[in-house]
Amino acid sequence: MAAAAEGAFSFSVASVVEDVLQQHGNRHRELDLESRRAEEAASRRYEAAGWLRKMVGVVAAKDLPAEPSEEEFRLGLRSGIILCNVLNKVQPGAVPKVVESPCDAALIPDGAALSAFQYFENVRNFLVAIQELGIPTLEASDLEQGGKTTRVVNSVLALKSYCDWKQSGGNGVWKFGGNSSSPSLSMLVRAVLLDKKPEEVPTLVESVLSKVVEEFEQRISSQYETAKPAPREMTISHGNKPPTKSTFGDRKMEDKNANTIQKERFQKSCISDEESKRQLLKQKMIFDQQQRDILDLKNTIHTTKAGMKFMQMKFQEEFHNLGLHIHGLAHAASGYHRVLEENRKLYNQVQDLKGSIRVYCRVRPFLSGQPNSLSTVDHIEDGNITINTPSRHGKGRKSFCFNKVFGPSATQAEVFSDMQPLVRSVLDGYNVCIFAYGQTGSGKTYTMTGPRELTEKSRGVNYRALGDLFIIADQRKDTLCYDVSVQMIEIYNEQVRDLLVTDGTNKRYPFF
Ligand SMILES: Nc1ncnc2c1ncn2[C@@H]1O[C@H](COP(=O)(O)OP(=O)(O)OP(=O)(O)O)[C@@H](O)[C@H]1O
Repeated sequence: MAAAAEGAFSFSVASVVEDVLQQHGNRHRELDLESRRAEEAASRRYEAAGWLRKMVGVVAAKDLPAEPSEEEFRLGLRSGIILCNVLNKVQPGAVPKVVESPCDAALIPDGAALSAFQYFENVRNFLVAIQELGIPTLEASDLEQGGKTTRVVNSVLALKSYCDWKQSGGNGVWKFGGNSSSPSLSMLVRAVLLDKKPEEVPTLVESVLSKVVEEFEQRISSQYETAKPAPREMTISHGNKPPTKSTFGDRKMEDKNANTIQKERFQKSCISDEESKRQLLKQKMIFDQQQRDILDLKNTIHTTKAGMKFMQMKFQEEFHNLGLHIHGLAHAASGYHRVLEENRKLYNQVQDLKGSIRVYCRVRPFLSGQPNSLSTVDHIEDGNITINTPSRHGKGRKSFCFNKVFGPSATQAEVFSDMQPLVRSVLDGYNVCIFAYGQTGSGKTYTMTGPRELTEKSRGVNYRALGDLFIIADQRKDTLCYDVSVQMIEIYNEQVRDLLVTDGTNKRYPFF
């Protein structure tokens, strides 16, 4: 069959949905499907009756109430008059001759038997005509007592659908789009939603849809399994309704009608299946995309983790290198201190070699008012000074040797430069003593302290030595801490006098 050749499914989405809803309904026993089914059938019957009344007018449809019971519906249509007249309006000339009631309907009570001729002719003509139009047909017995009113309703609504199609300017071949399962599907949906609150609907729909997809996939896979060995045996059917037996004429008509319905169902099923396939394909694409995204994210996390590990490793390496560097610096610093210590020792050894007692001679200049000719200094040369001395036998000379002789032009800075290395030895633990010796007015105070009006340039050895000690102590403050104290005494006539007493007393120490 064509369906098999096209690889179509032997079931429709609607049937799957119906089954799922049915199962759902079975799980929820409180649903009263029978009453829903009756309600739905009544609704469709009212729709069919309303349309027929509209088509033939209220007067002609006086035997057909707007909302008829099944019995009223059947009685209203059993003469075939309304059906034929409506059909002629939809398709002019479809029933060439409609046999009207011979007497006023008002005189005949409802349900009264009409003539067999009327009954047979009208209904038969109607059936033939709608069959030619491809409209789902009914059986003449459906209009008899105990007949299937549902089938009559279906035919009328199909005719209505055909009419609508024509009025909307329908071209080509009209295909009946109705589905006998629709009412039950619609009912099932209603029944399922009946006792649900609005907020429960999305969850319910989601659950039903996922079950539909699941069911659909199961059926597809099982269909493929069964279709493989004998694809030609695939049949297109909906429902489990077996072919019914009937008379030769009816059977032919029914076969044709059944074919038409099946074709229509098949087409609709194909469309639905195509739609489902597209949906599934789309979902699969989304799923695949999400899988790729997840994979990308995993890769990113993996890369980030690797990067973090690398950075951590680098950091540890840097930290280790820094530690080594600091260790090296500490080692160098301790080496530096050792070298510095060594330097000091060497320096002080040099001072010792120069001699622990040094004697310098300084000749002060003439004071203002003193004649230059009175100088006794003959000449000064390095560490020697020659003095002119008076004698009985004429002038004499005497030479004296010192570590160094500073002449009248020697500055305070030049004098101190020779003391400075010894002063610095004090900070390395050496004892140093510097004192001036000479007669009154020879310049001891000037050399050791400076003149009365003290300036930076004229400062003497004491100020310069203290200044130098504080500078060096400051340079070494990170490694050494020095305490500096000063004492000034005067030794005069075998008496030691403290020169820094501030309480006015003249403190004297016994000379020892
Ligand atoms: N090198 C010098 N240059 C200029 N003036 C000097 C120099 N040496 C000493 N004088 C001056 O000579 C004078 C006497 O000097 P100073 O008072 O220092 O002598 P002194 O040895 O301390 O005396 P005394 O023992 O009496 O205290 C002071 O006026 C001082 O300014």
